[in-house]
Formats: sequence, C-alpha cells, structure tokens
Amino acid sequence: MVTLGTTLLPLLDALPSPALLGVVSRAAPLLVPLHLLPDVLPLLPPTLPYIVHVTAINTPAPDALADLLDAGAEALLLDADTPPALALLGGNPPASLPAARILLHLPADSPAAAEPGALQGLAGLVVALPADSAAGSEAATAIAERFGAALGAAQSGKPVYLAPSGTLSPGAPAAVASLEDVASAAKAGASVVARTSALALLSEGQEAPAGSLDFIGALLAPLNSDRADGHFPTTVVSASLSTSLGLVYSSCASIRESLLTGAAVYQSRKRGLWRKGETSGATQEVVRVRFDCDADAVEFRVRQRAGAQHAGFCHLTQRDGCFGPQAGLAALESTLLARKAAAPPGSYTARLFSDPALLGAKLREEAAELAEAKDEDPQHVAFEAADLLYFALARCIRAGVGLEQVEASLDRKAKKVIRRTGDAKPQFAAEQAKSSAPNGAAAASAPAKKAEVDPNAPIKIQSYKLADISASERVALLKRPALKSAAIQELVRPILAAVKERGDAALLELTEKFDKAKLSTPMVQPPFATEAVMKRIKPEVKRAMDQAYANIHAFHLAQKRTGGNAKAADVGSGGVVAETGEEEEDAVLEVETMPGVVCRRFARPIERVGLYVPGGTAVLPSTALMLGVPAQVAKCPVRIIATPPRPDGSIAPEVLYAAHLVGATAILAAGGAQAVGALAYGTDAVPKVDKICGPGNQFVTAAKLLVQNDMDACVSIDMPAGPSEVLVIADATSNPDFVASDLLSQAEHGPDSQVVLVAIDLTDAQLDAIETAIDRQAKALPRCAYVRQAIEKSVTIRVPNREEAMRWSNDYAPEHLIIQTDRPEELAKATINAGSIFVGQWSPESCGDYASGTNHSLPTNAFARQYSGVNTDTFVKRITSQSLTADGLRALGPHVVHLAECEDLEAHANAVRLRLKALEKQ
Ligand SMILES: NC(=O)c1ccc[n+]([C@@H]2O[C@H](COP(=O)([O-])OP(=O)(O)OC[C@H]3O[C@@H](n4cnc5c(N)ncnc54)[C@H](O)[C@@H]3O)[C@@H](O)[C@H]2O)c1
Ligand SMILES: N[C@H](CO)Cc1c[nH]c[nH+]1
Repeated sequence: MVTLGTTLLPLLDALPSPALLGVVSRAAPLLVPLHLLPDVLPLLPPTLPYIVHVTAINTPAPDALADLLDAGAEALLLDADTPPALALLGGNPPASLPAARILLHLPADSPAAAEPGALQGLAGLVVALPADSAAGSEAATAIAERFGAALGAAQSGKPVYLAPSGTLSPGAPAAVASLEDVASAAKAGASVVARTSALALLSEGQEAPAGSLDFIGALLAPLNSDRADGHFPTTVVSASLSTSLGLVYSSCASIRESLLTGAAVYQSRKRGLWRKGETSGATQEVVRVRFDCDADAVEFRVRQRAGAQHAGFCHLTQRDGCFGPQAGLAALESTLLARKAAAPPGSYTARLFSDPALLGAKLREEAAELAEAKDEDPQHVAFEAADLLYFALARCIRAGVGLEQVEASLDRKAKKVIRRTGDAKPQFAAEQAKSSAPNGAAAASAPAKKAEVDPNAPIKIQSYKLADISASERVALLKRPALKSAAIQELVRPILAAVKERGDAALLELTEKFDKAKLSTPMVQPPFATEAVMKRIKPEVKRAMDQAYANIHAFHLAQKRTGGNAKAADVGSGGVVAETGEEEEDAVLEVETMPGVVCRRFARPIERVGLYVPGGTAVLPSTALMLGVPAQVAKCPVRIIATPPRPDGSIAPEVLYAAHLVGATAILAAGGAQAVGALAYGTDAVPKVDKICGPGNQFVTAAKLLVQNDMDACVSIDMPAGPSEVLVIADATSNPDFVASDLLSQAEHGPDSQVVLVAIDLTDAQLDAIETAIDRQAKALPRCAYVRQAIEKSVTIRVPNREEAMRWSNDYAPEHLIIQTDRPEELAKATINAGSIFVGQWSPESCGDYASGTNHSLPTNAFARQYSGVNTDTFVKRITSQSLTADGLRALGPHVVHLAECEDLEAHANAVRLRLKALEKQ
C-alpha cells in the first residue's frame, strides 16, 4: 500500500522553498502538478513521497503514466475526465496502470460514490468541494463519509482528501482551509488539500497571516493525547532497518520544532523541551515523523549523529539505543563503518576494502554457494545468505553506501510497475545450468571450484613493515583468518544428534551423503595389510613408511622415559599398585615428601581412543602414523582409526598399511562430524571411545569441541586443531627458494591455511627474490587453487632484528616455526610458543610432517600458547598415589586435623584423629 496518510496534502503551486520542502519531507506527501514535475523533481529529497496530478489537458499515454510511477512517484492523481480515469470508472482500467497506485479527483456530486466499496481498489480520492462548503462544514463531513464508504477507507486507512473549491484549478482563486476545518475534517476521517503558497511555516506561538494556513499546526491537528500531561509517547527508530532506539515523549511544541528545524526535539516530563544533543553533540536528524492509527502516539525516524564522546541515543555512552546493543545487519553495518574509518591493516575487512578483486571474487563465490545450498538444509541456506550479506554490505560500505540507501532502493524497486522478465544474464544462466547438472553439484567443501580467478594473476603475500604497524594493527595481524565457528557448529549439531539417536543407520546415510560411499557396515576389521592391499602399495612408499614408523616410534617411546625417577617394579613393592608387567620405560615418579610419607605418579593408558585421519582433500597415511604410534607406545587397548572412505567404499591401501603398523584394533570408515559422533557416543557397530585425537577440517574440529562439552558423551579431545599454518623466519643468509618452498608446503593444505614470513632486515631486492620464488613455485603446483586462497590470507612482516622476529613469532604462536637464519639454534632457544620447530636451512617442515620422528598433529590458531602437539602423554592419564608409615602419619596427621577444622570439615579431621588415637594406644 502506498504511504499517503496525512491530515494535510500540500499541492505545489510554485517552486517551493527549501524550508517548506524540508517540513514536507519529514511529515507529508507532496502533490505535484505534472507540468511542474521536470523542474521540481531534482529539488525533492529522496525520501519525500510525491503524487503527480494529471489533468485532461496534459494526460500522457498510459505507458508514459506508468513511466512516472517507475520513476518514483508514489501515486498518480487523475482528474475524473482524463481517459484513464474514465476507463477506470467504466470498469476497464488500462493494463499498465495498477489501480492501487491511482487516486481519482472527483467532483462532490460524482455518482461514483453512490455505492459503498465501489472505489475500493484505488489508492485514495481527492474530492473537490463545492464553493459553499468549507472543509470543516457539515456538508463536507457528509461528503467525506460518502466517499470514504465508497473507498472502504474505514477498513483500509486509505485517504479521502477534501479540496476546497478551486484548489486544484491552476490559476483560479482558491479557498483556504482554516485549522478548525482541518481538525473537523480529521474527525470525519478526511484530510485537506492546500496550495503550498497558502502555507505558513510558524514557530510555536506565532499567528498565521490572514489568508494562510499554519502548515505544521494543520499536520498536528489530529493528535489527541490520552495522558493527563497532554504529551505523546514517542518511539524513536533508526533511519535504516527501523531499529528501535528508545521511548521518549513529545508535545505539539517539540514536534513543531523538530519538523521546522529537522533536528529532533522531545518533551522531557521534568525539564520541558529536550533538544537532543544540545550538550553532548549527539544530535538526531529527523527523517520522518508519523502518528499511530488513533493519533495518540508518535514515531520519530532519525539519523543519529555522533557527538564528541557520545555516538548513540542512550545516556550510556557505549550503547546505540536504550534497549541494548544492535544486532544483525544493523550491528554489521556499524562494525563495517568503524572498520572502514580505522581499518587495522591486515584485518580481513581492511583487505576487502582495499582489494576490489578480492571483494568481487568473494561476492561471486558466496552468491554461488547460496545458489547451490539445498532447500532441505535450511540452516545451510541461512549460513550462506549471511555470508553473502556480509560481503554485499562490505561492498556497499566501501562505496560509501549505507543500509538506508539500500532500503530506499528496495522501496523504489517495489514501486515499479513495468516489470522486467527477471531472466538472468546469459553468462550466469549458463553457469547455473552447469552447476545444476547431475554431476556438477559442487560440494560445500570444494573451494578450488569456487571463485573464477585468472590463473596468471600474481600469487603474492601482503607485506607490512613492523615500524608502520600500530598496536591495534599488530593484534589484528596476529589473528588467524576468521573461521565461521558458530555457524559451522550449527551445521554440525544435527549431524551429531542424528548419529547419537539413530546410530549406524544415520552414520551410513551421512557417509553416503558426504563421502558418496554406500556401505553396509562402517567398520573394517584386521588384518589390514593383506596381500591384495600390499600389492597396491609402491615398494618405495612401503620402505618410506617403515622408516617413518621406526623414527616416530623411537622418538615417542623415548618420551615414556622422561616421566619419572623410579622403575615400575618399585610401585608394586610399595603395595599401592598391584599390577605387574610395567616395562622399564614406564617410569614412576616417586618423592618422599617427609619421612614416612611417599608420593608417586605413574601413567596408565587411556583405554579406548579414536584416531581421526583426515581424508577429504588428501589421503593422509602420515597422520595415521602420527596418531597410531603414540597410542601404540602408550598401549591403549582399543585404538580405532577413523577416516572417510573413498566413493567405492574402500580405504586407501597406505592408510591400511599404517593401521597395520600401529596395530589399530579397527578402522571406522567414516569422516567428518558423523565419525566424531560415532566415536563419542558409540553405535551398535562402533565402540564408544574415551578420547578422540587428530586433526581435520572445520566440521571435524567443531564436532570434537561439541562432543567434548557433552557430559553424556564423557569424551575428551587432544586439542582444537584447525587449518595448518607455518611461520618462517628468514634473514639475508636464507635461500629464497627454500623459504618459498616451506611457505607453500603448508599453503597447499587447504584454502584456510595461513603462512607467515618474518623477514629480518631484508632489502627490497631480497624480499622480492622470495616473492618471485613463491609466485613461480606456486603456479607449478597441482594444488595451486588452494595455495592462491591461502596466500590471500597470509602476511609478510618485515622486522629490523632477530629480537623483534622472535617477539612476533612468540606472539603468533605458530603451529610450525621454521628458522632459516644465521645461528638458528639461538632463535630456537628463544622460542616460547610454537607447536614444533624446524631449525636451520636443512630442516624443512616436510621432514617433521612425515618421517623425522616428531609428531605433525600440532596446535594451530595460537593454541601453541597452552597446548602441546600430540605425543605419548596424549594417550595416557597419570595417577598419583601415596603411602604413609605409622611414623609418617604421626608427623603429618596433626597438621591435617588443623586444616580440616579450619575448613569445618569434621569427617576429614576424624579420619585422622581416629588413627592417631589408635597409634597412641599401641
Ligand atoms: N593441524 C594438523 O596437525 C593437521 C594435520 C593434517 C591435516 N590438517 C588439516 O586437516 C584438514 C583436512 O580436511 P579435509 O577436508 O581434507 O578432510 P577431513 O577428513 O577433515 O574432512 C572430510 C569430511 O568433512 C565432512 N564434510 C565435508 N563437507 C561437509 C559439509 N558441507 N557439511 C558437513 N560435513 C562436511 C565430510 O563428512 C567428509 O568426510 C585440513 O584443514 C588440513 O589443513 C591439519
Ligand atoms: N602439515 C600437516 C600438519 O599441519 C601434516 C601433514 C600431513 N601430510 C603432510 N603434512
């Protein structure tokens, strides 16, 4: 429905003053004669709804009338004798003109008003009053009622405007309504038309000159307070999205001043007129003032202006509105505006603003993902729509366009009457056809297919000089690319719930859905290294796996010997732990803390462990070794490897061989969140485990975090491991090709990987040599598409010296730290936070990834500050014990009694007192 409600409809009869246009735009539509439109249109504020008056003399063809609506006119007012009005009244409306956008200008004696409801398809009516009927007269009231009934105005709220005699006849003298006329007409449910030349803009208390009408007084005429103080409750909403900012009060005086000046003024119940922002500077520009349906409450639509210390409406300076912080699109708009004003270099949003190609590619990518999202997965649709809105809004903000303008554009489009066919442009139609083809449906996890990127575009890491980086920029640059963790959790939750509730049936369904494998059972039992399997493994790969296994085993077995200072057998002799069979390496920590008081700590394997071996974008037998060997060394009795099956249902032979080497007790042929759910909750076929270890993509990580927090599952995880990352420290002695190759070796893992180069005092030419090597090597890689996306999220930091390099590295806490500098051991010693360190130019990270002996399952996302990588301890828990002799209890007991009494825990004290008494009797 068009928005035409007002008590006074100003008819433009001369070029208007800006002051008048300002008031009109804040409170009423404007009636513009067609012949004035070309001159007036450029002057009209974009928010002002205008109606074009068409007479019989200047009626254009119906298509040209439709063009007026398309160009932004709220409605057309057609004189009754114009051909389209005659056609409408004859029941044969022109196809191109929707009646809902037409007002008819009828004489008071028009037979069209004879029947209630006869005109109800129209947007409204303007009724020309006879010369002897003032707008407030009884005759006018009767006319208003008759035409109101024909229009169905009482039900719809559509306007009936009464035009005092001569008002709409250009050049003719016209009667001017009085304020009383306007008020009486309002009581009869009608409004009044007045020429703008007859309107006076008056401040509170001023008298209208003779022959003119107090414009604002007329607009306020219908207001009718139901409060003793005569004020009006007023909701204040933002110009975009109509977000509620607060509730205040208005009086006729405060509204008058607001409409006149365009700055919000309210009525304080204690202190009189409240000129918003007078002291704080946080003023409000009034966009529109409206009354509610019974005219006893007001709405102010405003643009909030920031003051010196105060940006919002609420007296709490950190808040935008009195009802709390913004949310959704409004909050996103504020954040993006703030980022644009003070964008920390390196923050993702800052890059979006400065890199049009990146933003363009992301927009296309997100639009494609939304198009591909399945209706059956509404959460995924919402997730992708949110992504697209984020990038769309970033695009707008970059161009200085806010949501208010976007909404205005939507409203303008909604007013168009000439509809385009809505067909897609040919290149997009062709792309869509490709992606909807049966085998073209893109998986959500196949980023290499997403944005169309020029393969020859340079692959270059963004570089920053430490000296130019502010404290807040430093914080932003140390952050990892944003992960959509909350949204991913929402996708993962139903998967976990399905497996928890429906067990194997859900597990098999999800395996078919995500990994395209139709299985009859999810479990594969040993033997794994059958002849058929071994035939499919290249001999050199088998030898490499054997060497890797030996090294990893040696290093992880050695880790058991660092736990204590006594042999396992001693524990048994103390009488506390009865088990036998501990081997020499199962050392026990034993300390006699005071004579006769012996404390011990010893390890026991976690009984059932799940080892997740990723398999989405690459098959990773190396990860099976990295998890399986320490679990084997720790002697966990149940060791289940979980890994996504290939589409034919099989497991890669190399993973089967790794399972054989590490003595896995079974393989779960499932991946993603469903595998994690099956391990955490157990199904008929899958044994429940006590701990789930191993890296994976964001679905796997989110699922691990969720099951860890589910008390029902009673399962722990190794760490929140995420996308791979590496930080390389290089100086003038480094080999540029080596540095580039190390950076790329992690960038190729996936689009979310991040690599960081910390360059110590390199010249431009030295840095250029590394960048050139990155570009050249990357373009030759088969996984170049992943590399390009990872490099987009990566940074080079140019630092002046080794101390600053280490400070950056320790703050970043990389998963992998590669030190390719002069005297690398010194920097290794200065390392405080890192998952694993690669020291010197002959120690590429790849060696640790596969075969040197260290583990490659490491903490990412700065969790190296508090987590270790997977190691033998990951698969054990440590039990402590103590044994006291009688003398030991005599010496320690009284202290324990005092402490228990101090905590008012009598039973604790008693357990010692009883024994001390028994000892006294001996
Ligand atoms: N930090 C480490 O130690 C380390 C080591 C190796 C690998 N990684 C990382 O592990 C990750 C491996 O990821 P991957 O994808 O190749 O294999 P993955 O096995 O982790 O994930 C594949 C599974 O994801 C699920 N999945 C895919 N799309 C989905 C969707 N739209 N909804 C729900 N589930 C979906 C499927 O179930 C599929 O089986 C990479 O990010 C890599 O960097 C890390
Ligand atoms: N670099 C990975 C850890 O982030 C592990 C890996 C597996 N295969 C090769 N590399």
